[in-house]
Amino acid sequence: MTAIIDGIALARRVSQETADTVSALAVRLGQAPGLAVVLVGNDPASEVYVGRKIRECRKVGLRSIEHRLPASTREAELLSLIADLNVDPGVHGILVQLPLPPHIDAGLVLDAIAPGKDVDGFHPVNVGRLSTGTGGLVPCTPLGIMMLLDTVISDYRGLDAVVIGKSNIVGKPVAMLLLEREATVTVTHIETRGLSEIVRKADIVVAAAGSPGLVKGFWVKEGAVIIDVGITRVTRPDGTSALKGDVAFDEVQHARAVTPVPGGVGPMTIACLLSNTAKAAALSLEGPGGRIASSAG
Ligand SMILES: Nc1nc2c(c(=O)[nH]1)N[C@@H](CN(C=O)c1ccc(C(=O)N[C@@H](CCC(=O)O)C(=O)O)cc1)CN2
Repeated sequence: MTAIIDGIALARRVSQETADTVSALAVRLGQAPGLAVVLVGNDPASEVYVGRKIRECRKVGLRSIEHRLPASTREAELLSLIADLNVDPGVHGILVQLPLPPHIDAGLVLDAIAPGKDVDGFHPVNVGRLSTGTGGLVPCTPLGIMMLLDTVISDYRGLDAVVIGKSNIVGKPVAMLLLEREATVTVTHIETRGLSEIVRKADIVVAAAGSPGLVKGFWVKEGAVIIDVGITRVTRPDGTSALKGDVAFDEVQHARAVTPVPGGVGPMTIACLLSNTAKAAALSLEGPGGRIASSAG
């Protein structure tokens, strides 16, 4: 019988722990830790995610500072806002919702965030820390994936893991985290030859290709643990729509455990954003000698 790994329940537990940390930090900081949430433009999905992030901040006692900017915002204006937030002592975390409008260089913007406030973990300093196993802020979705895996796996040593997808946000960082646990990791992508044979050998499958139903039942080894990161809105033949993951969920009854879509990885992304904000606030108390540099560059 395949276990369904419940991301909603785990996210609730993680957020409860964050709420406890936040109330202790508020005493030490003299105010609740603050997360600046920057949304440029009006992408409907981003509006939903940002709304949810702000609501969840409130629930755990974090202050959220919203910056909603029009789609016409110039790159220089956005960089100037980031520079202000970097030096604002009331801001402990900065989140710039992606995607940004096409005229703005997202890489430039993410690199401008002070690494110590980079609660998304996308800054090269944090990427470097992750790849060298020296701390830093870890991207939220990969962090959430590891917590989901930890509910069913206690020892990763020697396990074969396959990651499908090579994005900077999910594929590459989750591969680093699995390597850190001493799994044997193969990073693949949509162009990988013989993908089904590679997946068939894996004890752990992290599917983050953004290709609905890509991973078929016969690709999956008996007893494998599957994390489905894909969330694609598809239209059914009757015209209604539904969210579909990268894994053909109904075909993997022989897996040991699988995350559902929705209700798996997605809720953990937001829970880990809150816990990263608490972590950034705690690091700020260590002063400039803390492990993550407080300035960008
Ligand atoms: N700055 C960032 N931008 C984006 C990130 C990110 O981590 N940082 N990730 C995604 C969007 N995202 C958070 O921002 C996100 C996506 C999905 C979910 C989620 O809870 N999904 C639900 C289903 C959602 C629905 O019903 O529509 C689920 O999987 O159960 C949360 C956050 C891109 N941008």
